[in-house]
Amino acid sequence: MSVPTISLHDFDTRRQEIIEQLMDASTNVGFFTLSNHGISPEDVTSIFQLSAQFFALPDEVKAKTALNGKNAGWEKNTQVRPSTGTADQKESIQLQFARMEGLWPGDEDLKGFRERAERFMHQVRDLSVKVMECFAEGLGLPLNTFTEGTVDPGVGDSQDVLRLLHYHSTEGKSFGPNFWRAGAHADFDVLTMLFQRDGEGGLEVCPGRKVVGDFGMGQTWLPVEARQDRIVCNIGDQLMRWSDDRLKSTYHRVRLPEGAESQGARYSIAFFNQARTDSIIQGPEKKYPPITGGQFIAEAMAKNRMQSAEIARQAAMESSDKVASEVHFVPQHLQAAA
Ligand SMILES: O=C(O)CCC(=O)C(=O)O
Ligand SMILES: [Fe+2]
Repeated sequence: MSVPTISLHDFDTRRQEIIEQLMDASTNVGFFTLSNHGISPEDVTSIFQLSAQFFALPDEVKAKTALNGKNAGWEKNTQVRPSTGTADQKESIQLQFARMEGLWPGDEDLKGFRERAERFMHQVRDLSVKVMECFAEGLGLPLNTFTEGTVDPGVGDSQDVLRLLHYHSTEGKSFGPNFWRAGAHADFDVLTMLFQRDGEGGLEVCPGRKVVGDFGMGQTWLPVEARQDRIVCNIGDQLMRWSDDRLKSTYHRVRLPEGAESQGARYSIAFFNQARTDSIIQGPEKKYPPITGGQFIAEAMAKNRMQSAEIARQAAMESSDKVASEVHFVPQHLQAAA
């Protein structure tokens, strides 16, 4: 098994073939990469430049727009994954179409940040809509099911998130056995689109999850090649439920550099298409009861908290000293985005 690449060239004339490929990849692996997707190399380079400029600012400046409890803002080394109990070795800033009062880095610190970020968010969202329409058609649902379910019609209830990520250089550093750039997790959203830079690898995916929301993982981790000209896409838990578990939301992680690999920094950019707060998520076969986008996130966070508590309990049984230094609960505000 490997992560397939799907080309979107001549999208309109090849639509049926593309739908088949998307359905095949998403029912088997849950991950695929898109080539010839229509977002220009210059635009991708430009958003990575913006990201690097932002993360190069002093922490005191970035902290002016610190994470706010609603999946917007900057954080550093604070996201603890329930699967690991350790904090991801990274910093990130999450940006949304709505609820951003006081959270856009100002022109005095990084000129034009908001305009450039929002322009890119719209570009990725437009591409996501095309792909989500293919999924609706592939599943036999009305064409606008996921787009109406995720795209704000002008009332300010979008929950989409663009997340710029900076995994620090590991040069000269050493880490304990359970440290990751991003610990294993499945995303909570409908569809994630991830941009990577050439050669900045480490992303691995683990197909094999059967039922939405479970913590079960398969045995085999597949590497995803880091190429700036392709977009890595994955199905999130919301679409897994919306498809009655047909499309798989797959566990993934980013490992630290190993052996002779470059110890340099890694930058990536993820766009999470999320169900709007009041959208109803339910599949054509009604395998699960209807749930709103808002409730879905709340339930997923509660499950994460329970798993974190279980990790803490087990660690406490193994060593009462270790627990204080190594195990942290996932702060509620950090759990919602993927
Ligand atoms: O940086 C990456 O390659 C993956 C990031 C990720 O999985 C996430 O933020 O949900
Ligand atoms: Fe993720």
